Amino acid sequence: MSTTSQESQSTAQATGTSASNHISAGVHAGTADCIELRRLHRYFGKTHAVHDISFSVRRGHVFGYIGPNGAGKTTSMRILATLDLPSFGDAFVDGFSVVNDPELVRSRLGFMPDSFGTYRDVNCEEYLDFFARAYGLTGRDRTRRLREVLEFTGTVGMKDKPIRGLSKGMKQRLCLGRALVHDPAVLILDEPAAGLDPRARIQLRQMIRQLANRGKTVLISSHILTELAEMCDSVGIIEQGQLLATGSVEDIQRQRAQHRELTLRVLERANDAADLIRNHLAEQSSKSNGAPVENQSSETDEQSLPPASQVVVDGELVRFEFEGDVRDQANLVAWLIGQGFLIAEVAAHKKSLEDVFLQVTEGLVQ
Ligand SMILES: Nc1ncnc2c1ncn2[C@@H]1O[C@H](COP(=O)(O)OP(=O)(O)OP(=O)(O)O)[C@@H](O)[C@H]1O
Repeated sequence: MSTTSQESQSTAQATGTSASNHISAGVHAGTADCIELRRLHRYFGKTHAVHDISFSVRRGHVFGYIGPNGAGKTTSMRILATLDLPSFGDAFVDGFSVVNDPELVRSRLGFMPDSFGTYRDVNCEEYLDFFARAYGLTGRDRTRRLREVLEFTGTVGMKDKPIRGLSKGMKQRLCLGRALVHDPAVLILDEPAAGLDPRARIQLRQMIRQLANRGKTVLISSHILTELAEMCDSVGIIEQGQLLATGSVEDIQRQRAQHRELTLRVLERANDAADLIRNHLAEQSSKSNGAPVENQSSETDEQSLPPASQVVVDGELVRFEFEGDVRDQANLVAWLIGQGFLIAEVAAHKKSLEDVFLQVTEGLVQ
């Protein structure tokens, strides 16, 4: 079997190689949190690839690790997979430290890197067999496990096919099979959906949910929040090495999307209505900040207010972001009508997940 030196090193590191390191499938140390990052830091010179990140993932949950290019996802995942060491802090897999017990971590963890190694001259079965042996599986156990993995990943029909002839989707399935071959408790999947067509993405989602239902804990990264939203129990949004938000997608959406965008169609004097709304929102904002309105100039008001209070007029349409629930919204409209404005239409838009993601991150790169 020909391998690149990097792959060989990764294989050795990721598997713990020797048969004596093989721990029986799915052994759990019994901690409720199967993955934990504790004040993790990783610096490359001046680049803070990972800066003080802490979060944990409960056993059997799927955690989505989401961030733009260069956010620090791969760096954190490589540390979890014991392919790199933290500058400070620690991370735990099934209760074991990546710093102090890397071999115990490797036996409990399957890692799917974001790029597939160059194993051109082997077929799928040989590829999985190589990893099964590296994890210390022998005899009937190995044969059974290979069959299970080929069946689960839907690659039985491809087992004799050389890897160089596989489509991207099939390669991803095989790579997932490689991560599963020793039946680990934890799976770390670095952008497994990248480059897949829509059907393959759906199938991958289904496989990941099935794995979680079988008790596996999964950490999966992506650039795209919507891609992970459906399959994840919770997510973490990372940018420039820092964790900006964590929780269930609904929680993050609720926290961040309280600002709904309102569009009012005001017949006549739309600019006057906009001024009134601007003042009203400034007053609300000052009340919640505890500062008296009269001490602020209108220019300062505009600049110091959060973007939620920017009011835009477009002909009869007055558009602004509004913090409040539907009752507050109804009260605002009633109040404007009370001020003599003719409100012909009201439209409210809740922020989409993509909007929330853009609101949380700033698109910064380092
Ligand atoms: N070995 C390294 N040496 C120097 N800098 C590195 C190294 N590995 C990563 N970095 C830097 O650390 C930062 C985080 O990179 P990382 O690959 O973890 O991000 P990512 O979120 O996985 O990005 P992508 O989605 O593009 O894969 C980047 O600025 C990157 O250039």
